[in-house]
Amino acid sequence: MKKENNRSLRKLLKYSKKYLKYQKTPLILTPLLLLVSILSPFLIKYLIDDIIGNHEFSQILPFVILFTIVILSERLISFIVNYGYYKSTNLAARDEQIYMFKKILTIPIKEFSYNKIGDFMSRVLSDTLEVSFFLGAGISVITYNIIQLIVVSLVLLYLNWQLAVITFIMVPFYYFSLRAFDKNLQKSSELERIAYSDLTEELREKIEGLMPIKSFCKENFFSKQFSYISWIWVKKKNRLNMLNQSAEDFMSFIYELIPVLILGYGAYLILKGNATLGTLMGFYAYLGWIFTPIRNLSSFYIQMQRVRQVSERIFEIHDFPEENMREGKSFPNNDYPITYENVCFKYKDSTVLHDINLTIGTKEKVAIVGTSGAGKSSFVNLIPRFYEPATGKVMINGIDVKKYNLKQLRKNITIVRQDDYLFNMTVKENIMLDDEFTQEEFMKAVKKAKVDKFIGLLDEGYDTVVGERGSKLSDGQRQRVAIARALIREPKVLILDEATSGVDSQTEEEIFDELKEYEMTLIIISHRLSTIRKADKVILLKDGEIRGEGMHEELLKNAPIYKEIIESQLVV
Ligand SMILES: Nc1ncnc2c1ncn2[C@@H]1O[C@H](COP(=O)(O)OP(=O)(O)OP(=O)(O)O)[C@@H](O)[C@H]1O
Repeated sequence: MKKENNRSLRKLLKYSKKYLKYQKTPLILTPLLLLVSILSPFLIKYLIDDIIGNHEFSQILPFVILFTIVILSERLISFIVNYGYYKSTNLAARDEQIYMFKKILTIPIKEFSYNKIGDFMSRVLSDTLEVSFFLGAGISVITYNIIQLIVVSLVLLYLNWQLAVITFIMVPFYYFSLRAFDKNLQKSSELERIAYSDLTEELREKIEGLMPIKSFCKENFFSKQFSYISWIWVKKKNRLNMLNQSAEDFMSFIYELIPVLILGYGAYLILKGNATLGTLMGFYAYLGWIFTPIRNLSSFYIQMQRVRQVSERIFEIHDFPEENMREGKSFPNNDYPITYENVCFKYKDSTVLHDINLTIGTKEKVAIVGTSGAGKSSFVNLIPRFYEPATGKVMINGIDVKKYNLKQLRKNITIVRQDDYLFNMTVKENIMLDDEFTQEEFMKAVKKAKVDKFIGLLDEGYDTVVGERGSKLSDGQRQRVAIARALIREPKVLILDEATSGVDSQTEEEIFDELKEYEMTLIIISHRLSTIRKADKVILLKDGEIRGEGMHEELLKNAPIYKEIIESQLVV
């Protein structure tokens, strides 16, 4: 366990080097700060032993001016140094958040089935903040404090070695007390993190599920759930704070005890004639300086346990597998038949698709029909590699889809889903998604997707902001915008996964008539007979197996299950 802890701290330390670039100013100024801070005990000693001791009235004013300049310089440099560290901490947090966001965009979709989205959010937003000080200032602050500790120890030894020895004897108490708190702090910190991430996930899920909560008047039920999970977090957080505070107060006790011992022993030395009052006062004034780095280092040490755990959570995101978008074959220009060869697929343990063998020809119009949960969406998700088959291959033009450049594959194969996501931007921005299209291309896409049929109803037409997830549009309107977004890019293969379920039958028919004009392979998952009838081929899926393939009429005649599904499920 200890070895593992050290390993993750070393990893974090190594990683934090990347943020040294933000710490240049404080790094340059800290030696100066150290130098200025050393002057004060000598000035006090000089005041008591030389000015007061020798009745040098004329030296009092220069002394006051000099001391003021020293203190002022110290504060000024300290301000620049500390602000520099805050700045580098914030910049490190920002960089880390951007890095993690970009990383999340490269993680394969399947990973999101096994991990909670709220947990991702809490890692990006709060965990980065917790480690940001360590990343943005950690190495420099630790180094500075260690150097300060050494310098101050030398000065104390120089002032009076006996008093210095008493001070040094107390230092191990600090260390061992910290060790005593360490184990509990680690455990408590881990439990608090888990509880907080559960709370974030709970909040995200319930806000997203606001509609069913309101429709079934379940506000109280879900508020109770939220308050229960929030209560669990508060309990963990209270315990963590209690341990943190006990650690801090115990340290403070030792911190406050030492000056008492020093004053007592110092008085003894003066009375014995082994020290001057100036030395004792200088020593006393400077004593705080040895505890500043010790306190800093010890509170850093306590924080490090937290930082270590949080950084592990951050590194877990860093270490997630990435989709390789750069390498691979170009997508074929003319022939791109899709072939499934002995394809089996499972999400985790349960197999969803069994031994699928099938070819969809270039520019063929295919309808996929099946009962709910038959595996239709899973089937099409394999083509642009949102998921990978457990066994067998999905091929395009005889080449495994894994061999194609993923970016090209996804640009050429587009899936539009029933609940495709619209961003909180205008209708036009949702369609363009920052790509360059001419006004004609834009108008063609919105016309073919029948967005033009309803756009006049919106206050600002194509410049209407659609709200979060497109909440200001109806289901059918949202779906048509999503179809336009796909059509404008003219993919070679267009997959509509119940993408027109919210559109009325007549508009749906019109959309499909328009789609026929495009030179593309069309795969449609639909429950509408009017659509299915128009397909060149119908594929019947049941319980993850292909139970029939052919023209609608053929299947009606030859496949009794097909007839059953058509009669029981389909909308005419
Ligand atoms: N992300 C997932 N993780 C685990 N299991 C999943 C996931 N998505 C779907 N499944 C399971 O896989 C099976 C097939 O689901 P799929 O969505 O492919 O069916 P479908 O035919 O498209 O259904 P529907 O017509 O209801 O949309 C279902 O039993 C479902 O529970």
